[in-house]
Amino acid sequence: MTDASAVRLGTPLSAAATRVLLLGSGELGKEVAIELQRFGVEVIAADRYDDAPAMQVAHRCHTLNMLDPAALRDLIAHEKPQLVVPEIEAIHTQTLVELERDAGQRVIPTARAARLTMDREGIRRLAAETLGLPTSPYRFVDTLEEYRAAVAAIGIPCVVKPVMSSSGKGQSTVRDAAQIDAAWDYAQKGGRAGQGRAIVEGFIDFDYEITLLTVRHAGGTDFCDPIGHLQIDGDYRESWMPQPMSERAIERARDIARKVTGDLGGQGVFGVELFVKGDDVWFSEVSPRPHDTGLVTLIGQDLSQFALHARAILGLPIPAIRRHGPAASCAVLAHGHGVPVFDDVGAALAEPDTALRLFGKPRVEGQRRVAVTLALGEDIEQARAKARRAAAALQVSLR
Ligand SMILES: Nc1ncnc2c1ncn2[C@@H]1O[C@H](COP(=O)(O)OP(=O)(O)OP(=O)(O)O)[C@@H](O)[C@H]1O
Ligand SMILES: NCC(=O)N[C@@H]1O[C@H](COP(=O)([O-])[O-])[C@@H](O)[C@H]1O
Ligand SMILES: [Mg+2]
Repeated sequence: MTDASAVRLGTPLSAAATRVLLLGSGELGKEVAIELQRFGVEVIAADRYDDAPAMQVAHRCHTLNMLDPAALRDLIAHEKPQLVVPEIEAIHTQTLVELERDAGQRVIPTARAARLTMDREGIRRLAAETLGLPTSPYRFVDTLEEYRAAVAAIGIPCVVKPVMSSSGKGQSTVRDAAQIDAAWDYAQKGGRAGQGRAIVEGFIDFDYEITLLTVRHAGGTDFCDPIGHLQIDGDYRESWMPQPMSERAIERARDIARKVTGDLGGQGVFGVELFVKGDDVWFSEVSPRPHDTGLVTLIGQDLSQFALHARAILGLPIPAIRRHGPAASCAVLAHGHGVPVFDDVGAALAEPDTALRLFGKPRVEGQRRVAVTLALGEDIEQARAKARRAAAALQVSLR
């Protein structure tokens, strides 16, 4: 019996190859590429710069501006992939919508999911207004005047973000009136699309925040254990699993995740970001792809989020996800300008049950995540402390 959603697996570089095109080739795509390679998939990696991490483990690669509709269309026409797998948000997603609609191009999880989540407005309106999920109060604004009125209406503290940004770029929290105008200027500079629309969100005073990895696959929808995480300036620094939660809170979290991923549809891993206070849960946003905080699954589970994504998109079964106990990850950032060089890698791996990934990013200009350390422990605190020690032992310099 053949499953309608299953992709036939061929031999790479032959006429019968199963070709997957990754749009975005960072550290997350690199792990997806490795998992796809294990199934004999022909992997094509694309990004805006040469020698991106996933390009280093792909069969072929392309450097292009993926926000350029003509360039994106030409690439897909040239490579004719069975599956297009977005790895970042900065893609001309309307082109994907058109190719899916007019040419039956398969996009993971769906072109609509990629389009809605590239823009905070798309996903926020879907979650809050269409699906009725609890979110922070919010307003979208285009001008300084509208922005000041929104801050007055929502109140301080509030969080200001460009509608097109990720990893905290252009994001700030306004804690007193003196910070209002600076937050607007920062949002205008930090967006992917340059100046433009921003969202003002009411500040949620959560006890903790989680990513609920949700995998939609041929056999149904499954959840990983909740991943707790620490963010600094809107960017992930540490994550751990399983985050302890009340019965009521985890039920609510799964209910929200089921609704939002069910609406977005398709197959693959989703990172559903949620804020939790007591038994209350708010939806924040969702990645229709593996999540940076989900790097912890590289040590916390037998099938990492990347392995789960590969299986789900190829229509392969996921009969069980085995947990390895309390696990943690710690991001390693490099600051300055140059090519990363790692010393004392041995010291970072000296303790039992530790691992790491050096991403192979070709250069750093300013601040960039270049590696992650991973650890298992008796409990979450121990796992986190071990992952932090490994990160501190790793010496990163820029040449
Ligand atoms: N309304 C809010 N109330 C409280 N904290 C918030 C709010 N919005 C964002 N944050 C904090 O900022 C972090 C980053 O926000 P968000 O996920 O929206 O940004 P992002 O740029 O999309 O990040 P990423 O791409 O890494 O997911 C959140 O994980 C949370 O810690
Ligand atoms: N929060 C989203 C996220 O972590 N995305 C991951 O970071 C890469 C971009 O890194 P870069 O900015 O160093 O090029 C992306 O390609 C993806 O792997
Ligand atoms: Mg986020």
